[in-house]
Amino acid sequence: MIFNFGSINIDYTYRVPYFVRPGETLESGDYNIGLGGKGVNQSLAIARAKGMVSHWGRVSSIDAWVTSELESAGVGVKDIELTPEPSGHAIIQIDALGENAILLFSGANHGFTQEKMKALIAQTAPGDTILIQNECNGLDQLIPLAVSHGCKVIFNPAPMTSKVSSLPLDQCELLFFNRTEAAALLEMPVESSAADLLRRCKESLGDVEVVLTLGSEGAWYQRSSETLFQAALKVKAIDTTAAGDTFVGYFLASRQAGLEPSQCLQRATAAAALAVQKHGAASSIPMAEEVDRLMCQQEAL
Ligand SMILES: OC[C@H]1O[C@H](O)[C@H](O)[C@@H]1O
Repeated sequence: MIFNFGSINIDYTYRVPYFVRPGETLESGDYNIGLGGKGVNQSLAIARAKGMVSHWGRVSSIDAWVTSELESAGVGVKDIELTPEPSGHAIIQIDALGENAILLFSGANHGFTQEKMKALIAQTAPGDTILIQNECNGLDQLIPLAVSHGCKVIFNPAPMTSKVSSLPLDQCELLFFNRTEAAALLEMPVESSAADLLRRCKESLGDVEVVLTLGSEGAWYQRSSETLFQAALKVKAIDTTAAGDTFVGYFLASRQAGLEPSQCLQRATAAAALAVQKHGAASSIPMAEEVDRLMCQQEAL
């Protein structure tokens, strides 16, 4: 079981010709309201990949439908708290190239108390896996608590903020970064090569496993002296929202099923390629059968 301490957002997505500029009023001809949040997207991706996941989160009681939707997708929901505060939400612009720009309101995602975090960790057993992104509060308390309880911490520091560098990252088992996140954390230029970013990761984080995702280029995996690369599939992206979350969820479900890192990379890459061809966040995450079909087609090429 993966315990995912993760955000729950309501996403308001607007398609625009380009991202709105300072002082400008820009009209969008198309919008959609859907389920999102890096936490929820990753829980759904794990469940759709046939992994076992329980979500730890907070959402407004007005949005209680979220728990039913997660439960029917196979995500454990007993530790989702319904709150009087408003839900987290995101205003997402999707431009003509399918890229996104996201404005985030944390809402209930930032209401975790120390007592609540202790109670969540108390129900785990040593060796359990805890997945974390950077959209909930209290990570400076949760990560040390989880580590001292003997849990394996998997961290996707997205979105990257200045507080991430003060977290005990070297105590995590596995980190997922994209290029921007890795460069910010390692204080390197964003144009740095993957090789340089990975070398610096090893210097500052020792033997922590790292997955570096590079969007349409592909993804790297590094563990001690082992380094693997998986090229991305060539597809036409219409909406990249949640592609990274899909990648993380599929990678982790595959790892939970005992696949080798190279196979986890392959499956996660195929899932992300499908996600970018659909609109939305949670709604764009493919089912395992679609991913398996695409992988068979790729093998046949
Ligand atoms: O990674 C995509 C997610 O980022 C923001 O958290 C949005 O809610 C969106 O669903």
